[in-house]
Amino acid sequence: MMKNNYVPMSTQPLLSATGLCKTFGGVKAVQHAGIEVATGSITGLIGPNGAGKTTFFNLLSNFIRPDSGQIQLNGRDIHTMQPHQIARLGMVRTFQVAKALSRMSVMENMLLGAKGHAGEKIWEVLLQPKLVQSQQRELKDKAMSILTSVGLSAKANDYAGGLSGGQRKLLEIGRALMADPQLILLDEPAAGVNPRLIEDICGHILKWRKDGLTFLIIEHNMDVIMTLCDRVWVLAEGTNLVDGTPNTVQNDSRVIEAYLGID
Ligand SMILES: Nc1ncnc2c1ncn2[C@@H]1O[C@H](COP(=O)(O)OP(=O)(O)OP(=O)(O)O)[C@@H](O)[C@H]1O
Repeated sequence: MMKNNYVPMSTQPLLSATGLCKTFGGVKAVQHAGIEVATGSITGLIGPNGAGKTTFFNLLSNFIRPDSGQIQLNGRDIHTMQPHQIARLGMVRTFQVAKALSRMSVMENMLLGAKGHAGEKIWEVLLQPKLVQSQQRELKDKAMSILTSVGLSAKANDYAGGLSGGQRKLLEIGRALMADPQLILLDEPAAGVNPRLIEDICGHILKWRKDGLTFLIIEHNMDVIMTLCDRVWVLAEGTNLVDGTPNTVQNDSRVIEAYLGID
């Protein structure tokens, strides 16, 4: 696998959250949890099943509202913003290629990831058809260049549902890249992916980071965490357990105990 050559670029975290809480009925899914994601880093979020990782991700991207807590992106409070406003500020998350999207082509999936382009509103299509056409062409070119970079250009017109697990993951990330993000939240990029393609995906993530992107990644595959991450945050029972380098975290007795105790 490729080597991780992380050089921190700034001391202020790109994304930070403190005191996040979320209760579902009687279940305290996330309790006073926080995180810091440094600019230019690949940061991991791990924890046993049911630790609250997905809920925490949903809170960070505001797909669900926290009961309490603060989230800042580039020093700006975002916990009251809508996901599309947060995307405009540079933070996007990946979404699985759901059933409805499987029946669309790979290219159509990519175009869904583009933000704020002309042609989204009917009056733009009627009043500025040339502008809409030229922007659509630019978006298609951009989508094709991303697809080419991940080896999916030949699949552009195929149904997304026909892609393998790993190709779907690449499409998910490609779709996120269409929004020109600064930070991408990746939910389990290696889940359901064959080992050769996992290596491929890791290589792409390291390359995109080299190009200036920052990543926050939930992942159960520890090899992927060890290969990619500069810093890892561990959640257990909805709260922060430990954070540090992948090596420190992997050898921490509290982490081992949390995994053995719950799994
Ligand atoms: N919408 C919901 N309604 C009720 N309980 C929920 C809801 N979402 C999550 N939970 C509960 O909150 C806790 C944390 O779940 P969450 O899915 O965030 O954990 P996770 O760490 O992502 O787990 P996994 O690794 O298995 O995906 C679990 O007990 C879960 O059952």
